Amino acid sequence: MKVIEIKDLVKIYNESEVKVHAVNGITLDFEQGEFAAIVGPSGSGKTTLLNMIGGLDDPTSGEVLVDGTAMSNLKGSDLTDFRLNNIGFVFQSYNLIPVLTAKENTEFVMRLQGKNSKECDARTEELLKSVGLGERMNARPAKLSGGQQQRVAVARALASKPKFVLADEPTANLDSKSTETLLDIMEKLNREENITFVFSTHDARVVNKARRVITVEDGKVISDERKNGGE
Ligand SMILES: Nc1ncnc2c1ncn2[C@@H]1O[C@H](COP(=O)(O)OP(=O)(O)OP(=O)(O)O)[C@@H](O)[C@H]1O
Repeated sequence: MKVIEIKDLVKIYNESEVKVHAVNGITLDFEQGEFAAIVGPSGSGKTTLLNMIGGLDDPTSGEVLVDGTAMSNLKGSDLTDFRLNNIGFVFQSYNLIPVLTAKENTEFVMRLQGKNSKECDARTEELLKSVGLGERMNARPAKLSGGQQQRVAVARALASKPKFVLADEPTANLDSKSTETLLDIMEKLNREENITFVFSTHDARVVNKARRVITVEDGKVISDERKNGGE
């Protein structure tokens, strides 16, 4: 089943005198359960592409369908609700809310979805345990290492049971050990819960774990390789 369909996607930035074709005609599909990396040099359009897949940025032309729904047909609170219910985000800089504990950060989206306390408690506990933070549920981000904060961010991205998770350079600020732990956790969640992960990365360790590697350059896909054991 196709979770994401990207059709001839274009993003042109007009902010200076020179037009920048950040994404220049990308067509791609992602199936349920993929573990895919988008790689490419700095400025090649990876973040712009992920932001459009996630409905955080509007394309200049082309379209993104999530589970058959065209994101461009959704506006305002409909788009926000659609994102909340279907897409989990993990950012390079963790983006946790400093005054909230690991548990509160993880359940934040579930609260926005109107889930009750019992459901929130059960899901956040399960997720924080699965990312190895069962003992740190009441710690605030400042008391956690970068790797631990990113694991909370992964738990948060999954709390709402999204169709897929988009991770923009999730290991950029992590040391080797934390990177390895985070990758093992994402891979386990991918295999056990069949959650689709699409990440952008410069990190060779992440590329090695990915079962599909899409290379972009100058806003275009220049190669799309599936490894053995991949989809
Ligand atoms: N808001 C913006 N306004 C104008 N130009 C932008 C904007 N965002 C990105 N760009 C330009 O679009 C191109 C693609 O940028 P993007 O951030 O998507 O690349 P990237 O592959 O994610 O880079 P990196 O690996 O360094 O994060 C670059 O030339 C960048 O300067």
